[in-house]
Amino acid sequence: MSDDEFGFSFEDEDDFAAATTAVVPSGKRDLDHADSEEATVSSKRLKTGNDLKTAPSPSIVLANRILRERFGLNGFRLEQQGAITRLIEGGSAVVVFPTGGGKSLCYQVPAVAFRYQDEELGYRKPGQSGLTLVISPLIALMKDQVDALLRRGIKAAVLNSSVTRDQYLVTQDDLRNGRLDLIYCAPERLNNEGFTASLKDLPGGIRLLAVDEAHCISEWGHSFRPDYLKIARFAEEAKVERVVCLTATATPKVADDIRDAFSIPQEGLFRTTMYRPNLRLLAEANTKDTDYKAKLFTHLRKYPGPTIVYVTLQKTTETLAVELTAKGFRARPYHAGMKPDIRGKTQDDFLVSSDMIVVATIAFGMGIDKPDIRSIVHFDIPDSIESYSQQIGRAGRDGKPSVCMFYLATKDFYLRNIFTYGDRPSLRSLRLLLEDICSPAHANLKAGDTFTLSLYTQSKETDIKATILGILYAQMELKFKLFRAAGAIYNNYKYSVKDANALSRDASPAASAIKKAPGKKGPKWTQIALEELAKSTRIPRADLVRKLDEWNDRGTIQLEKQGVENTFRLERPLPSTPKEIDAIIKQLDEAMEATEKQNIARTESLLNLITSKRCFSRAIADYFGESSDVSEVCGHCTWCETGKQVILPNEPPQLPDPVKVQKLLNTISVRDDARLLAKIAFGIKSPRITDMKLAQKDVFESMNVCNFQELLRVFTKACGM
Ligand SMILES: Nc1ncnc2c1ncn2[C@@H]1O[C@H](COP(=O)(O)OP(=O)(O)OP(=O)(O)O)[C@@H](O)[C@H]1O
Repeated sequence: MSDDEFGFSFEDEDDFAAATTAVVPSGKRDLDHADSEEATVSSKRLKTGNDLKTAPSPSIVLANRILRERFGLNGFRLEQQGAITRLIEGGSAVVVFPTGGGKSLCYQVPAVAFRYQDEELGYRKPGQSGLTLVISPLIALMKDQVDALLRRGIKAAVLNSSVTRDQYLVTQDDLRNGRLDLIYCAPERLNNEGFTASLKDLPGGIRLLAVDEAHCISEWGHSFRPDYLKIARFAEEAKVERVVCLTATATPKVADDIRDAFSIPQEGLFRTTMYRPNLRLLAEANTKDTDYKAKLFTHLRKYPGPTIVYVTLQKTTETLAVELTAKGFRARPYHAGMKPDIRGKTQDDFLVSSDMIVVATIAFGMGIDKPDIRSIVHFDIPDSIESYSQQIGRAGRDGKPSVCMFYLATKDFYLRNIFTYGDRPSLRSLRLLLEDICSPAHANLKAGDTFTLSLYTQSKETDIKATILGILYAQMELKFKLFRAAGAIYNNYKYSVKDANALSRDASPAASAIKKAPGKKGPKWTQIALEELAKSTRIPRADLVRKLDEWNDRGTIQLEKQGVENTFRLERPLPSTPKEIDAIIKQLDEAMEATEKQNIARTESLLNLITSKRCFSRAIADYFGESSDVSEVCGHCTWCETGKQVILPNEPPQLPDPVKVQKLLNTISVRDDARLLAKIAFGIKSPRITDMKLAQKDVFESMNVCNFQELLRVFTKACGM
């Protein structure tokens, strides 16, 4: 099972009645403010203690007491208290605080409060306190949070594929016996039937569901993740008492989507401004002839100190870091394709450095809480205003002056389009997908039956990127209610021994079975047929997997897993007539087209923001519906400082050159997919292009300064479509 293989998922939602549990029955307990006992618990949004004319409510008192006693902090920040007391009182909330604004406490304090209420006020019987389930996509950060909670004596655990068998068993036992206050997992876990079933049966139930990075639930958000839509369905089915959705960025529309998904009323929204008066927001446009690297070097010399330079492509992080180093800067690359230990070292070095420059893709930044980052440079255009604001928000957390520079160039848009147009599958791809799912082999399956597919193979065969396949599956699951994801398993395992002594010492039944397993042994790798081994030894497959994972974690072996197979449980028989199948293809294509348009519009909004005649800070505040937090002009952006508009040079796309079009048609014989040909001309890779080694041909990327839609038109005609 894996948290990070094919993430798919989602939608649906509902109205789980916000718990009716009144929090603190009066007269029952001895909190430190005697006068608070008479206070009325308001169901309305609470103001901070300072704003209240009357005595603080019991839940405010309890929240503050937990903050002091368990977290060692003196007072709440921003809107923390309002959100926390609302949750303690049984309401649900959406929390939009900037990065580092203290969102975690918004679920950690209530999680502890429930047990206080039960133990001190006899609110519930021992073992019936239920727990707080935290869903977060950031597996690495979960572990840090859990360790910090355990140090404070708060019972928390992580459940993901990285835990060892022993930890897993302890956590399961703790869960069953109501010993945990918080449990963390990734959204993909909700695709695992066994896991969701165990959560639905918890003693005391789920008191609070905390959804981190909640903007991922919105198709309007900049990083929509289909698995997020399944969370709302789960919340309803598991009868979760209340929910808190947390995010650092949400436009009013995204916040509405989140509220709708979980039926959270407007007064449950707690938002604080992202506006940071210590950030200077600068922007400059470059023409295609500008020596923009020289400009970057000059800028970095002028503004020394810890800096992040954001670029779009992984390879640019490496080439630019080399060039910066050659110029005497202390620079390192960072992207998701690098080895975890190298990435970790770069991050650790950066955290303690006073002069380091990290040239990074968007992968760098999540969870980096370095107060003295002095400068953020956008060397390429980010995909949206949300990404831009989140990234500049990493500068100057210490409140000291910091500079954010945005370099704008036409070339950036071609680069962005590679992602946007690359994501949309062709009609041919959608048809192949539906034909595979609704194949004759599945024709006799009834509701409740399962079928298994390899999405990895399907991605290659249908020419649909894995991430997009995830979104399509989620739509078929939630919009068309065809089936539900029931789990994923790896079929092929191989390992290479790194510590033979440790391996020979392990005499557990699973270890012995694996060591004795018949399998292909090469000089380095031993292959294991796990399914057969489980059958022949009668040791559950999950035990064998956990043993291999445990050895891998401990460095006893190096493990490689391949061949993920995904299982789906049917909600109804699959469509079988061409008419039904065509209708689904049409709707999926329309949804993909809408996403494509939306992504283009999102980048354009950012371009408009930077190039319009107005204050950047004010424009950002308007975008996020926070206008009242920023005065008319900030006084420290390019517009405010110079009064001059940043103008993107007029470098329009070229028309497709007929000679180049003909050359591409002569080189590539594919005629069943015009979009594929347009992708080759533009320089966009896809599973089929990789498989057919078409990216190595000289026609690949030969028309990368053309308009993609224009290329599509030309090749559609050439294919006679
Ligand atoms: N009321 C408070 N008083 C003092 N420190 C606080 C308070 N609330 C949070 N913090 C501290 O602020 C830091 C950031 O908090 P946290 O990690 O919860 O932020 P976040 O909003 O979740 O950020 P991110 O968006 O990066 O996940 C932590 O070190 C936390 O202990």
